[in-house]
Amino acid sequence: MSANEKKLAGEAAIRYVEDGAIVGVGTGSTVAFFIDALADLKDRIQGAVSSSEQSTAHLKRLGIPVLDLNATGRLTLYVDGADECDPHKRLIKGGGAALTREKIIAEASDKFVCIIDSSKQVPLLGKFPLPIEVIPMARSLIGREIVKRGGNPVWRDGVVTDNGNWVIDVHGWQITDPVALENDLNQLPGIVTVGLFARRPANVVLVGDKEI
Ligand SMILES: O=C(CO)[C@H](O)[C@H](O)COP(=O)(O)O
Repeated sequence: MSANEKKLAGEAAIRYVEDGAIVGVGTGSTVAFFIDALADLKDRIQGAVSSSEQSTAHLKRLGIPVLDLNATGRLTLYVDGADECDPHKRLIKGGGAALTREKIIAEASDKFVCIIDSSKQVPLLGKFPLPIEVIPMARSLIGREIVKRGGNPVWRDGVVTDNGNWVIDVHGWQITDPVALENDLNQLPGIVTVGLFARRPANVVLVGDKEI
């Protein structure tokens, strides 16, 4: 992991921000560099839609208006980090437990610019444990479904998401068909969000300041 590459990536994403835009903003240490850089443009944008209480606090602290996605309609740009990224720009996200709002904003955006350091690039997704946000009463049910599928579910004990839910991290999956796994898990009652971004991958990936 390289903090310098994260900073370069966060700052490089600024070139995708157009005058007058409402910018979708993800969560995490890489995005924090993007928010810092976005503050310099705050008089040229309408504001941001935030994916977490953490990013909302950061945006507001720097004087960037935080807008409600219900009022903005579709966004032209979403900028967020990732925990893993494969060669098809499919991602694992949710290390910061913000996956649900992140996935909503990604879906509502025309362009998803993903900002990472080179340690996040992998040939196959799954070395990073796959985060799944679950309704608390379904934790054991979902755990058993994961075991049936060959995964090792670990409850992220003590973590409550911004939506009041819990997170299970799935270890031991080598994800050869991310779209199929995402679709399969999306069918299970009690799962709120799977941290696989395969149906809706990133459009652009910046590794440091280099677009791949
Ligand atoms: O998905 C996320 C939060 O839910 C983050 O984008 C992901 O965890 C990467 O974080 P960082 O930029 O701190 O490495």
